Amino acid sequence: MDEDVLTDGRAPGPSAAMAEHPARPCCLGWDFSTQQVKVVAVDAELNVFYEDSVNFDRDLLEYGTQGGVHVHEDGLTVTSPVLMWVQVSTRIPDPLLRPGPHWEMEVGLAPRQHGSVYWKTGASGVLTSLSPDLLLHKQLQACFSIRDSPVWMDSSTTAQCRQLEAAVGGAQALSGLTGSRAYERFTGNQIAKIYQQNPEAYSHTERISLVSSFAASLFLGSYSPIDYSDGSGMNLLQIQDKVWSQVCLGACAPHLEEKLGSPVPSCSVVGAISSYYVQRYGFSPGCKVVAFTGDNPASLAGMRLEEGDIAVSLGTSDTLFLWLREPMPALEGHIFCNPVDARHYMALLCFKNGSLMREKIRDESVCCSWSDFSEALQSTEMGNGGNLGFYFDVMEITPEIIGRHRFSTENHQVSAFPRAVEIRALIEGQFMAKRIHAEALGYRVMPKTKILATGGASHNRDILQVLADVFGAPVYVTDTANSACVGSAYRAFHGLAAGTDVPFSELVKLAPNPRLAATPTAGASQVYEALLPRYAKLEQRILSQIRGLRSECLRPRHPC
Ligand SMILES: Nc1ncnc2c1ncn2[C@@H]1O[C@H](COP(=O)(O)OP(=O)(O)O)[C@@H](O)[C@H]1O
Ligand SMILES: O=C(CO)[C@@H](O)[C@H](O)COP(=O)(O)O
Repeated sequence: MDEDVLTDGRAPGPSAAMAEHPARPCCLGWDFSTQQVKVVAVDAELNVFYEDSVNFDRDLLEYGTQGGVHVHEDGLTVTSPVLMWVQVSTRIPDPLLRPGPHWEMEVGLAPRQHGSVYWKTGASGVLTSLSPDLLLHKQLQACFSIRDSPVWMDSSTTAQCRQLEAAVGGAQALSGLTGSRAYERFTGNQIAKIYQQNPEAYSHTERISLVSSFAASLFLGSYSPIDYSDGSGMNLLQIQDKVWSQVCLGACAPHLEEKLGSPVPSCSVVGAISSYYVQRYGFSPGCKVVAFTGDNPASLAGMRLEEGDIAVSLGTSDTLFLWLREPMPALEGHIFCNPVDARHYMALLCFKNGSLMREKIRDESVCCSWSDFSEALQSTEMGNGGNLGFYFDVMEITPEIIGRHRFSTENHQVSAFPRAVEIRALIEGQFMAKRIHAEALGYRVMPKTKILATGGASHNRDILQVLADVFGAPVYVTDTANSACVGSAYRAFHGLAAGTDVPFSELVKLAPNPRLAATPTAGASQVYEALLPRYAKLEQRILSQIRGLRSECLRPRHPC
């Protein structure tokens, strides 16, 4: 993107462009993901005619992030500067700003989930009276009571999780109510920590947004409500009734309901674009903003997931999600309200050690080259000669394991593997874990199963081949790996059609079909049917070792 135009320059006002060209409808989809912001523009025929991205570490050096975040000294607290997100929200694709066809735009956006933003008392007044002559992040710099927003990678709220579960009658009871047992990154627990550790900042907070509703608020020029789907990642929303749970709110912090506002259906139009974007960047005043949601719900929309399919997103985190009719909340995984059909749900599993772990093993084994990484996968056999590995440099979410654990064919723990074996052990292990944990949620691979892959690593055909082999099912990709972005644009079209009863699937039926990227290799099912139970047993072995160590540490006179 052209920085001058995007950050400081002025776009032509709407009137000049409108006079010369008839309006052409389009939807902008954004993804504020962990490491970058991506944007796509989609026309009425659902063609993506513009795609771009800004990388936080590389393009916004002044914030000093690594992988888009700051990891604090305790190794558990992980935040991102809120002003970095404000700054990036004014990076509008420049073809849309230059004189030419006048785009009648709607906006949809999908950020990483669970992050929260704390608006200081009085911020609402600033937001509603922004001057188009000044930069947005300069005008909003005093508007946040917490400047470093906790993000999904944070795992510092274990104490608050236990308190919340105790308040509602246990982990299963909380899961039945909100779709998930208490998870450290879920927003209710993050809010509870802020209230407990920084009560003054909490009391000076007039509104708490998710990153999705925060970004929507920037485009609206007023506070946007939280949508049901992203709201399901907070441990606060009753996913069946779609209202805040009073017992959960009460267990987290006082006056929380008024700070959160009421949640809304994901396809709601939340208002018209703010005059700031109209006057400064030339958006049409008729441009509407559809409720923003999280990146995973948006990916479900972008991939046009159907019942029976399984989606695997290989981004910073690896996630796996399914369309569900009946929610069956359990002690592992999450149930969210479905972003495109209010009667249904989606199940999600999140694996924290995704792309960053693959990058580490790549850098250690093959000097930073994805093509050498691929060559290692090609040069090794399915099943890796019986060698299995677990690679969790940061505390994993599914399951809660940390460390690297390698096993020989005889299940003996070994300290290292040859380079190519290491790479295959990592990728096979990551996909075996996904299959095992999806099956624990009740998912079964059927003859008609399609795997839809997205995210940065879905560019790598050799990684997708291992995915197809481990699951014994074909893998499909879309032309853009940015399914969250495209999904937010599709959702914007859906939001506009809401009220007309057009189902989402009907609305996106013209979108390009996913392409077949890998089919299972002959003999794969025999290999992995033998390996999967071994992997599951070794996972249990590591978990009990870790639990044993933890209880040792808790015993008096045994400091660890
Ligand atoms: N050819 C490739 N093979 C494997 N991984 C890749 C390849 N290209 C990019 N990636 C991975 O994609 C990741 C970014 O994925 P992306 O979905 O854009 O992330 P996010 O949306 O979470 O910011 C990078 O961290 C990188 O490791
Ligand atoms: O925590 C979760 C889902 O529960 C993560 O999937 C985040 O939403 C991060 O997204 P990416 O930046 O990895 O796309």
